Amino acid sequence: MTVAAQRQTVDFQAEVRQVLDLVIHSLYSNKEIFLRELVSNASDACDRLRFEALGDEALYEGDTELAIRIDVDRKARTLTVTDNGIGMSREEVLENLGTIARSGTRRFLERLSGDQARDASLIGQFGVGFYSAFIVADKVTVLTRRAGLGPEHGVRWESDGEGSFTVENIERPERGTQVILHLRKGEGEFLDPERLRAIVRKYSDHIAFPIRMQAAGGDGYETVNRASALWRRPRKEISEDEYKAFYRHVAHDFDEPLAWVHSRVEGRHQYTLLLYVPRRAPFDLWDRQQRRGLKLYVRRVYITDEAERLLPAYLRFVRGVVDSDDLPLNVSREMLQEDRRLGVIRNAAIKRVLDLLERMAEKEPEKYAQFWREFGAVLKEGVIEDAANRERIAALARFASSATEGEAQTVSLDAYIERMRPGQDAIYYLTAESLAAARSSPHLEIFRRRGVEVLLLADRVDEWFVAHLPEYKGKRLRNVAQGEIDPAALGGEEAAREETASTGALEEALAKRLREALEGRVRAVRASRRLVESPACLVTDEGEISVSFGRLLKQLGRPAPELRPILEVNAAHPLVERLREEEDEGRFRELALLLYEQAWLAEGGQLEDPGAFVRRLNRLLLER
Ligand SMILES: Nc1ncnc2c1ncn2[C@@H]1O[C@H](COP(=O)(O)OP(=O)(O)OP(=O)(O)O)[C@@H](O)[C@H]1O
Repeated sequence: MTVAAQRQTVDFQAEVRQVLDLVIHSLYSNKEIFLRELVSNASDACDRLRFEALGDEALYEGDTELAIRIDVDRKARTLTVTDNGIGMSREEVLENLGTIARSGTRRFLERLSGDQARDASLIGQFGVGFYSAFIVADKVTVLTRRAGLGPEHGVRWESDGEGSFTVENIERPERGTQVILHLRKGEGEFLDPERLRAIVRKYSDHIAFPIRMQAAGGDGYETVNRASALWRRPRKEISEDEYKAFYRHVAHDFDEPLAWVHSRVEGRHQYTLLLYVPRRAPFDLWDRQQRRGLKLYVRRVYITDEAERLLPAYLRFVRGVVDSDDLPLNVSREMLQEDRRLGVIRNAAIKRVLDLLERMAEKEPEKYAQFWREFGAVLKEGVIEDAANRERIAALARFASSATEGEAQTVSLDAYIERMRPGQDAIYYLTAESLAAARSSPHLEIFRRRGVEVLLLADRVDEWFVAHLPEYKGKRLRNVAQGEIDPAALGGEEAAREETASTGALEEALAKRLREALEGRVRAVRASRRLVESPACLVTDEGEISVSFGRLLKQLGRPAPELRPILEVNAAHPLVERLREEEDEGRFRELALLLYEQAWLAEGGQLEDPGAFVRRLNRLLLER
């Protein structure tokens, strides 16, 4: 016996044990889905064989009729799912059925709470696949052989799902995989062929390969699913439930999709798109490399789920299928990178998704709000990434605003424009690290007083979003923390009449003293016309980056220009009055620093030397 053929007992990777435990306990109430998962894997295995056989016909070993079989053995209390797909080598078995290789798995597991209902839906997003067999089985045996390897390369894997599994080589003439579930006590219902047929029809009718079961009469097998590629069927013949069931298969998601679009494009290039928007963000949404949402088929033959060019990164949450009539079947990765037809499909896919979202935003605002909560921050990347669709994506964006309350991002740029004051010529926004910091920022004071709305931007991507969107529908976007704000130009009926609180003049002498006291910290000191209650704030010029953007870049460790902001002071503020009267230079300097530091704090910044600030504050508090 060779070493490779030896029986080997292997511990599950710690993550697998955790996932197993979770699957068994939190998915029990929906246990029948194990069959869907196994059939889904079998179907993927057939897809992969068909793809690999495009380059090497011999892999079929004379058997080109790909199918999935479900058998029961009442005496032995086993349920078996068999496919003649790609199969696995010993190495692949060890890799696939003993570890979880997905990046971010540990982080995902850390998020679990122990609350079963919540965890069940989280694990659904994660996708459990094969391990769901242990919901109903107390022992699972897998017999498999990779297509193209000799019969002596068969592999037997077995586990009770507790802490370890065994692998050994076996003789296996048939290629493909057989999964045998030894059903737990009390799970006898899964030995009932009628029950199994019903489950297959409910969850797996759309599987493109035939799923066969022993005929009721006992002679031979019959196909129990429809066994045609769902996306190739006419739209009006497909029910909502069928679309949903198919989504679960392509997206590996337990949840229903939020929306979908299905279209067949005829013309110079012919192709079919079936694109879904999930209901919830997957756990690895922030991994921009994670781009395996779309499966590419050529004339119903699965090619790859790694065609990055099919979708831009900002639509990486989209799931579904693209089936081209025109691409060559033996298309390689490299060709996919270059083929112009893929670019055409990509543009069509973008357009369909944006159409879908626009329709949703208009007709089903609540659904759109749900979409935005989950994926808004990703979609906003589109303004940066996709110049051709910039305005459309900007129109889909939603923001928190000074005119709304709470965390929700509900205000569109169009809604903002509609509410603009007579005479107001710009769309005003403020970026900050958090919504709370934005809401209490001194920069908002004059806008509040005038009743002019300001969009409050606190997502990380927002700084880049506004940097790439200088204007929208002819209206300039302006950061309220940059440049000079002229209250008279803000609009509003009162603009002309009302006296601004902070129009008091800042004498050159005082400005000079402040500049000297804050040497190296600020570039200039000037009177502010944007403050009402606060004594001071920090601004930068338009065209420069904002103070908050500079801070964010620093946090991210990105190169950022050294910021020397301008200190704007509210010349009418009592604290400034005190500065004016302060004759002691030492004390003046302390007060000036305090003014600067509180301006920095008020907009959510962190001080370079918080200890010095506290000591300074206490000294001044104790002074009589
Ligand atoms: N019937 C099968 N034939 C060949 N390989 C299989 C089969 N079933 C599982 N595998 C292999 O085992 C791997 C792990 O399967 P599993 O179902 O746990 O996860 P998955 O299908 O990759 O993703 P998900 O967890 O989202 O379902 C698969 O990616 C595949 O490589």
